[in-house]
Amino acid sequence: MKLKNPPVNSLSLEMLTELVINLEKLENDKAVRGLVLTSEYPGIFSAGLDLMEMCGRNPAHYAEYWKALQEFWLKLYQSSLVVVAAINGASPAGGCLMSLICDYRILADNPKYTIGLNETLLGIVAPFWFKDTMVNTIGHRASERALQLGLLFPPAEALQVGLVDQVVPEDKLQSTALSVMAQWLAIPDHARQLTKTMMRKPTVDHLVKQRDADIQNFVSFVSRDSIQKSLQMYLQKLRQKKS
Ligand SMILES: CCCCCCCC/C=C\C=C\CC(=O)SCCNC(=O)CCNC(=O)[C@H](O)C(C)(C)COP(=O)(O)OP(=O)(O)OC[C@H]1O[C@@H](n2cnc3c(N)ncnc32)[C@H](O)[C@@H]1OP(=O)(O)O
Repeated sequence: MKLKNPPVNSLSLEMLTELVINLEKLENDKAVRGLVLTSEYPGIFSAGLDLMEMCGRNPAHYAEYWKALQEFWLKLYQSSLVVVAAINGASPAGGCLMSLICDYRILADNPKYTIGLNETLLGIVAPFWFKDTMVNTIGHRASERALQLGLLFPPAEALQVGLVDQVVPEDKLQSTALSVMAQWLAIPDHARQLTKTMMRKPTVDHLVKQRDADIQNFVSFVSRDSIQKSLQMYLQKLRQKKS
């Protein structure tokens, strides 16, 4: 599956909705057992959540957006398919989250392709289920440091901390993804799927139990004037970068 939402594959409401629909279609297709997730635009895997969905909108929109994000996370994290992320570009914040919920992550070796949950740099806080996903991958201490500092790791460091499973030359990314997929598909589906469910259930239950409260938290947090100002300033900085 190629992510295709120009210019930076931000996770807009429309993109999240389409991703869920496409995942459902693939899961219902008996001929499909695995999925390689990559970007149509080498250089950018995904810029994460769409900042335009979080700026200057009304509370009902924020709630709808957050619900769609939760839906996408729940769908992909619990997917019966083998999901391999072939990360061919920068992967900040929600982009990192998306790769963390796959089963295996391969990052192309390019110093510009940084990955991490950098929310604090924007003056926002990674929600508990982003944090849980990261802790499940790299452990508590490394997550605490990465989350507080909003670290974006270049490939060698991402590998060292365990944020990705493999770093390969850019021209080997797709072939490596396919050989990793073959290895995972050699395992009987039912045993692998039940194991995945068992490993992920506590994290899923944590979000499911608090879904509504989490939406309310997000809406009131993002509606604050101070947060709106931080986000606006961050967007402006991104735009000024060009000039
Ligand atoms: C108390 C507890 C309460 C709990 C409440 C929870 C609250 C948590 C809330 C939110 C969590 C959010 C997680 C996120 O994912 S936030 C998004 C974070 N993303 C980023 O920081 C990435 C920003 N983008 C970049 O760093 C770069 O754009 C990059 C992806 C590296 C690509 O660089 P480059 O190729 O140079 O492209 P440009 O920077 O020039 O960007 C091109 C245009 O795209 C716009 N853009 C970029 N990123 C986003 C984005 N995430 N959303 C929307 N738009 C984006 C950028 O402004 C350029 O636009 P324009 O052409 O109009 O200038």
